Amino acid sequence: MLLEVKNLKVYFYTKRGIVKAVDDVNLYLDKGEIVGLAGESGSGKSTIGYAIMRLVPYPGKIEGGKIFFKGENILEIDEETFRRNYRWKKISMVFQGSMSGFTPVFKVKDQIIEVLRVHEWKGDYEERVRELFKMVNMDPSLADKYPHELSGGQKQRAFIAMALALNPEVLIADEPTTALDVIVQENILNLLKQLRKELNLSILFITHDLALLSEISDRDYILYAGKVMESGPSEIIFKKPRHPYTTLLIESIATLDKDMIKGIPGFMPDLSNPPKGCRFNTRCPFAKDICFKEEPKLKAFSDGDEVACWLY
Ligand SMILES: Nc1ncnc2c1ncn2[C@@H]1O[C@H](COP(=O)(O)OP(=O)(O)OP(=O)(O)O)[C@@H](O)[C@H]1O
Repeated sequence: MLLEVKNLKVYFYTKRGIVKAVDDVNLYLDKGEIVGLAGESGSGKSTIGYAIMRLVPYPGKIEGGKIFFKGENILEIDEETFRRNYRWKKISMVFQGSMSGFTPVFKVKDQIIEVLRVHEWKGDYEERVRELFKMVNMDPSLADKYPHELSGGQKQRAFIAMALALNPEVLIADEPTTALDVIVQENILNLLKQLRKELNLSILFITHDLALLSEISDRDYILYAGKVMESGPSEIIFKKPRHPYTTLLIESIATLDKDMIKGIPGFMPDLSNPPKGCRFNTRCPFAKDICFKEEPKLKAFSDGDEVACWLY
């Protein structure tokens, strides 16, 4: 296992109370795998990404758990060593809305060079930028442009190039195609698949869009209200899902095809006061007595699927 998250808990200490955004999550990523992390908005996906980067924003705190990179618990490494040797170098992230993450006043090239310089990259900076642009299928001359001179898709590619600048082994891609049109989305997915193949890169692909995910991932984790509800190989998750939440999420893609946004009825519970038992109990069409009393544990099936649901 390249990356393993064990019993991760991330809480936000807000005025309204303690928001348990990530509550006892386990997941792993192998070398060269593309793993999906999916769920509705507010389920805790981005927070898991930030925790792996050790960049959980205030007032959030990693309250428990371990994150292993090649067997070493990176939560125990001192900040200076982590900054110097791990963040961006071993594990990198393309943030949600990162297209607007470039500073408008500097050329794209200079912003990537800054990353190389800060991390004392050994080698020719200009040459590395050209190499990175080729890697993301962009004409290297575009690196001389200012961010506003690039299209949305080009900016996203340039941002991916910057995330790959120091040759990381893990890329966390948080909604990397949101705000792009369908054709450009497709191109970015193809680029990520190409990078996985060429660089043997491992990708944690965070999205609310299951239709998109079904085109790219090997395995998936379906998150709801800070908990993993189901995980397994994509062929099971998308063709034979077991958890009612996964099934409803997939059905809502089907209705999107018919231009009817259905979504799942009801709302995500307040994470500062989650319901007792299964967190999905307020919206689950199959909820029975026990679902309101006791939290279901993940149960493993022989096809590799794991489901936390009292139906099984
Ligand atoms: N800075 C913050 N302060 C307080 N609460 C936060 C903060 N960031 C996230 N949260 C809470 O943590 C929970 C999980 O948020 P997170 O952004 O990880 O979800 P998500 O699944 O990535 O959703 P989205 O796709 O909308 O970003 C939410 O309830 C959110 O309100």
